[in-house]
Amino acid sequence: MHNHASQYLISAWRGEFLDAATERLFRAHSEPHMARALRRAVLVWALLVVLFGALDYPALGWTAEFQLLFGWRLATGLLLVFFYFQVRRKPALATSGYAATAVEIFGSFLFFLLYFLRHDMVTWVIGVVAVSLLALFMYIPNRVYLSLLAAGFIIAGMLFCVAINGFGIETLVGLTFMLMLPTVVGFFTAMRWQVAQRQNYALLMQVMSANRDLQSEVRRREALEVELKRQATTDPLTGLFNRRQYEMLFQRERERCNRLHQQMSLCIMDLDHFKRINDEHGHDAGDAVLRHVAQRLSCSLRHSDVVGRFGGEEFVLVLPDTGLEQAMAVLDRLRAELAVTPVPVNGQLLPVSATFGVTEVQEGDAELEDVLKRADRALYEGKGAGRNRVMTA
Ligand SMILES: Nc1nc2c(ncn2[C@@H]2O[C@H](COP(=O)(O)OP(=O)(O)OP(=O)(O)O)[C@@H](O)[C@H]2O)c(=O)[nH]1
Repeated sequence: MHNHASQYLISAWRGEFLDAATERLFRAHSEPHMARALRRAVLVWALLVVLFGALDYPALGWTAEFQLLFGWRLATGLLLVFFYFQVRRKPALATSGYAATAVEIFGSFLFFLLYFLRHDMVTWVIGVVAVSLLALFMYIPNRVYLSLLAAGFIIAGMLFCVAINGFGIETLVGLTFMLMLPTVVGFFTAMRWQVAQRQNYALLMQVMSANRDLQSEVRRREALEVELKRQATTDPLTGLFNRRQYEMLFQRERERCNRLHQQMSLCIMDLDHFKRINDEHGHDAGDAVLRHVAQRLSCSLRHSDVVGRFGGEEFVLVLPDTGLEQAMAVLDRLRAELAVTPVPVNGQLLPVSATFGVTEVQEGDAELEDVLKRADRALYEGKGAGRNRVMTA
């Protein structure tokens, strides 16, 4: 969705958003609230139409005039109840405004009828019309120009009734002024309300959009942080821990094993005749083999084991809570697995094997370097003894 300030410009004339799509969204947004308010207004209106009928009987008695008026009140009341249920079924009727306007115009005929049939209270009728005009704008939710249309119809109708009753131009002008007053007050109040609603909506949407932008920025930065951390701690080719990270993890595991009086082993693993793979199949094939072997190591070892790339075709394996014998068993299983499973590269299966130099971490080992040196010595012996084996030191 585009989200520019221009999208939320409000027409000074119509009091609605200039952008049709925004106006549609606003109406959909305010529909439940508007429909509820309209239903309430319609019910109150229906109640008043019928209740005021009680005043007709003492004045008119059981006459044809009373019956006509009563019938008309009943019809208007029933129309309003019908409209109430229509709005409940289809709340969009409240925001489009046309149906409410049609009901308002139909409802106004009761005033005209009253004017002719209740000679005893003509001035009252005009007073009620004036109040109703105000209510039309302020109590019945509608689009302000449609309310103005209904109000214009009511004023014209009233003037017509008064004119055919024989009143002169002075009365008509006076009545026009009198009915214009609530109309103008109602119009400007409703207009201000209509604009304020849209301004609130625009503000809400802008805040929500800013929030969404902020959230997506936070997510982007979180992902960036994870990625930066990954880059800082892993080897780009294999995804295994880099030297800095496995050194740190080695220290952490060593302290933990010391605390728990557990043994711990460390192994350097070196692929056999790796140079040949590079020479015969190219450097890319060599890279593919390294990635494949790294994945095998990660999958085969325990989650708590630390697998790092030592450099070139050498790997470091830190095995916490593992004594030398146990480590030898684990590594020999790994060695055998590697030796019998060739690596698929570019449609070819390349046999690989590796030599392992393993040692147990001793209390006297001051640094990781001491342990690595011992493991490297064992590895060197393994290479000398014909490769594809696990040697201890
Ligand atoms: N493709 C690839 N090759 C690498 C990488 N790092 C080191 N190498 C190569 O690995 C080979 C290691 O060769 P050597 O040290 O002679 O060891 P080797 O051929 O495995 O022989 P032994 O270890 O004695 O069995 C060299 O050719 C390096 O260029 C890498 O990241 N990618």
